[in-house]
Amino acid sequence: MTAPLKEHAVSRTEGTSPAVRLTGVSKMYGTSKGGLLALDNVDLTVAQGEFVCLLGASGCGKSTMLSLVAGLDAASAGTIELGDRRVALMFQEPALFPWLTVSANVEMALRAKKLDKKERRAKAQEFLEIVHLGGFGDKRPHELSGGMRQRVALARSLAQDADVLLMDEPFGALDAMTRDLLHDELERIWRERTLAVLFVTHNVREAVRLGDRVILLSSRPGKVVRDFPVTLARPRRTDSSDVASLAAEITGHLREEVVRHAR
Ligand SMILES: Nc1ncnc2c1ncn2[C@@H]1O[C@H](COP(=O)(O)OP(=O)(O)OP(=O)(O)O)[C@@H](O)[C@H]1O
Repeated sequence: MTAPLKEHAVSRTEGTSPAVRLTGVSKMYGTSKGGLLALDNVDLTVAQGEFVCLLGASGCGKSTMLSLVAGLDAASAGTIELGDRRVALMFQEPALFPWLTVSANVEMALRAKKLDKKERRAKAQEFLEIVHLGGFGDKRPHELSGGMRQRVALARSLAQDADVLLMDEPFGALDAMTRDLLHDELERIWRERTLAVLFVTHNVREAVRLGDRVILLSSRPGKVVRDFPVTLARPRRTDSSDVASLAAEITGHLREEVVRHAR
């Protein structure tokens, strides 16, 4: 059963916690007759400083949810509250401008600020150092590895002064070793900057490695069906037995969702 679609509202009112709150959010693509219901009455709260991973079958509406929170698209119903927080979105592809240097790519995110060119360059350098690319500002993206390009994309997101990082399978195209290093980097930055992170992945171990909570969405239309708290001590290792064991339990539930949809 799907909820009747209500009036949509996005609120950016002042406030402290939570960083992101979705209440009764539905998304219909197209008209209700010939349309496709991607999300159905989703309730989800992410506290500032919390790392929340989103899992679900392909096409269940994970990317849709991120684009609604980012304000790239409007919900058909429900409310999305961000307080006064700034949001940055990162994708699987780093989407860098190939003709610009690494530093200039990060500087693009600083253009809205009242900084002169020299100050922008210095700020970009600071963000590149945070992601351990301090010596690569003058390179072009094609001169970097895939993992380094994703680090540049992360530096660019941080340069937007984001309080909330929305990450859509950001490490999905990387090899396991690089992904592992980037997990460490991201975890460090998340802690140091007290970010709220909403992280979409298909990799259950990655979700358990990183998340304070793992949210399982139903197959389309996406609804929150399970909310797994991850209380394992940090830092965690993707190949550790406790991560593997919780990942196996979550995978069982994910499989049920996928099978249910395939019937
Ligand atoms: N702009 C759009 N117009 C119409 N339908 C769309 C649009 N964007 C997404 N959809 C549909 O909405 C559903 C949810 O898509 P979405 O990309 O959010 O799922 P997802 O869970 O991120 O998928 P995946 O895990 O495969 O990336 C899919 O059926 C998709 O085809």
